[in-house]
Amino acid sequence: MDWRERPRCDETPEWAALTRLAAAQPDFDVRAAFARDPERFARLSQGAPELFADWSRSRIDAAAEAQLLALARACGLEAHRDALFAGEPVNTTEGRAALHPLLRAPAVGSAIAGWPTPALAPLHRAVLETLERMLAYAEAVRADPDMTDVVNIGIGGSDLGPRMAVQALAAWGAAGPRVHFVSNLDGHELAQTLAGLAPERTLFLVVSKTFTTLETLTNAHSARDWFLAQGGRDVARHFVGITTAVEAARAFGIETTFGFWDWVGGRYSVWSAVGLALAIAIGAEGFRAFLAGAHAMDAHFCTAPLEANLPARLGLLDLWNRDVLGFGSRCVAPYHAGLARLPAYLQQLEMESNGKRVDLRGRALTLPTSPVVWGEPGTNGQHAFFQLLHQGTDVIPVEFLAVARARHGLVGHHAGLVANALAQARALMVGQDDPGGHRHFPGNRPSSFLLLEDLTPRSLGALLALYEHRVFVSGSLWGIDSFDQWGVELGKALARDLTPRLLSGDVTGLDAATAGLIGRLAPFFEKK
Ligand SMILES: O=P(O)(O)OC[C@H]1O[C@H](O)[C@H](O)[C@@H](O)[C@@H]1O
Repeated sequence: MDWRERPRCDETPEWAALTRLAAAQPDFDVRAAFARDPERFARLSQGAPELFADWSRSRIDAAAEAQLLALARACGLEAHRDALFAGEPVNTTEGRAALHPLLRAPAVGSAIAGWPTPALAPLHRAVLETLERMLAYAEAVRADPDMTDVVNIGIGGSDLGPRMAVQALAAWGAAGPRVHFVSNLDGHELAQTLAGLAPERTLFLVVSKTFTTLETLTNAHSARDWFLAQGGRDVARHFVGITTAVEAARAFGIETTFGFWDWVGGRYSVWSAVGLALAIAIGAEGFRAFLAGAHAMDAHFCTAPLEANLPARLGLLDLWNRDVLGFGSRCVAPYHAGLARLPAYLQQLEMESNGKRVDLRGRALTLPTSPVVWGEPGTNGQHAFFQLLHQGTDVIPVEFLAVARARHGLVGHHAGLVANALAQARALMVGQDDPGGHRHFPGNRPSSFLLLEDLTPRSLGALLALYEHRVFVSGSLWGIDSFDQWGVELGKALARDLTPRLLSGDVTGLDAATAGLIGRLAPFFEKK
């Protein structure tokens, strides 16, 4: 099937069959399903590179999964996946490829036979050249005793990936400089970060795909002003640019730049030079392992039959939860303090990719798309919002994530941590009877469980690639463009209009609410 001619999932007979299947068991109970089928855990779980996933506590059974796989085939998922890897312009609204897997394709020994294709060879060479240059630079920074602090200035995809990964892989970062992240336009963040730094010992990474993002340019200008005001010399040595708009970075005064390409979406860019902060934190070898883990997952996604293909099976589960069962949100609960920023990273990955209301042809969708993704690390979340997950009126699938091995030497923590993840998933499912009501847990609340043996650069790479492909799978069946983000533009344009109005107090033509608030705020912004 030509990937451009694929039907939308709700236009297929397989979709109708799927909804009939669901309608036939409106009161699906996971506990009863386990009792009926001793093989349920084995059927609804599987291994993949670097991790193991179990979704047997979801409100799904093997028959529904088989129908979902038939739906995926009817929707040309495999052709669409192959088009993604072939560098076809799958980002149709921008006329671009989405070739982030190429960023982790090894120089030799690709695990995907015949890929990268000869047609991709020039791009692959450019990727490898930049990678080598960036890793050599990262090693030089790590070896420079005078460079004690690195500040990554970027936002969205130019912040969330490296920020999350540096924190997750802190155990690998001991030998490197301290790495800080500044993203917010709120000057408090930059001011607080700069307060503890010395200009001659600080390296600023200005990361922006477009090099037009207001927050990043404002922070970069303020950082340079601070650097000069503090007596810093040699801006060229202390400011590095990572961007697809190398000329714009030069115009800012940055000499050292690392480029990437318009076919790398911001939220898919941690594998490119956008990951420089991570490479500085964990070193070249660690960064190569991070890429290798992702490549292993790419190979799995490309080659495993759909029945044993983890991104496909989880992406289809997501579609089932959202569109058949109607769950509007998913909680992500990583039981690892280092993964504290994983929910925020996944919010951009999933909600910016699949929070869409029209299909590739611009027609309004009839099915709901991306759920709201949110979460906090465990066990913290248990003491905050798990009350609602267990006893609230909404059913919210929870995705638990646990790591078998701990990297600290403290006794008495890790078994308790992992047991808590297991206990929460079990409590959600089994529930508890209480005729009095307040201590009643209805149970049958769905969850999935991802298990890593260890949190390493390689396993983190595989985990993130799993999520990327899973988001692609549901987006593919919805028939949307998972690689654009037009929905962020209107607010940016309006902010450009409102900034001078805060200073002038001019509310001409504004809606009454905005005008009313500007009336209250303008006195604080009057030009001095
Ligand atoms: O890297 P930049 O061009 O500065 O963009 C930073 C971020 O801002 C945009 O508005 C998009 O919402 C994000 O997808 C992007 O990652």
